[in-house]
Amino acid sequence: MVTTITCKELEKSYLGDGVTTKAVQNINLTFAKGEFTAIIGPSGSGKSTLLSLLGTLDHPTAGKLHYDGEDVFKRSKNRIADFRFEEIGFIFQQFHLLPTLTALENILSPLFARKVAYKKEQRAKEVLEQVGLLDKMNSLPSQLSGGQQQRVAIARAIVHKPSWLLADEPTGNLDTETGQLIFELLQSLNKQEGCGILFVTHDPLLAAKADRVITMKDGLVISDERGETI
Ligand SMILES: Nc1ncnc2c1ncn2[C@@H]1O[C@H](COP(=O)(O)OP(=O)(O)OP(=O)(O)O)[C@@H](O)[C@H]1O
Repeated sequence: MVTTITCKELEKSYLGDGVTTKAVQNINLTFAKGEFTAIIGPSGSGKSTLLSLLGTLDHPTAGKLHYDGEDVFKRSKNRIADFRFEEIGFIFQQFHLLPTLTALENILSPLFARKVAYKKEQRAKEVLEQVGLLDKMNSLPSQLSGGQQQRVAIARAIVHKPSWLLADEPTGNLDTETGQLIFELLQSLNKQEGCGILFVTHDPLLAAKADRVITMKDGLVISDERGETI
């Protein structure tokens, strides 16, 4: 179980039309499991890129990412994928549920072809209950509201018992009240399961409720609010 994620001089740049864009640069951060961190900043400031790098969905162009002191990107591609499965759950703004699968089947989907120590269907029902949607287990995504779809997506993100939840604008497609409820659900998962949460948002009011607020601008971290300003 990974308890600390550290990045050192992390950088991701893109080359297009002969011009290099540094989506993120000079990122030096440490995250402790159990902490609820919000990442905030204007559009294009690098929040999603940083989250993808921290979650190993994307490779940096420079710098290092350490999980409990181990250089993650030194592992083989398959081992990185296994490690991601064991440690991380992802939640996205667009939910990304499979439209032809029921809520229960969507939640079971990450476990497909994986050997786990628990009964898969029982576990899927347990997380559906945790997000308050056991009665909707046979519903298709199209039969659910936006907030309910995001709850299913959260259940899918936690079904494999990850240590970390990485959420990219999970409330971005929801009205304020529903967004607040989703935020509270993530807060309770943080408290009950001890999941480290990295929460990208545009909403300063939601961000202010996190334990820690990291602000990005032009690919740089410009403040890290737990006291110190960088
Ligand atoms: N695949 C890509 N190819 C080229 N440039 C990219 C790519 N992905 C991101 N960028 C650039 O990197 C910068 C950071 O993008 P990123 O999506 O991380 O920002 P963001 O803060 O998450 O924005 P938003 O709040 O709008 O989602 C932007 O200038 C963007 O155009």
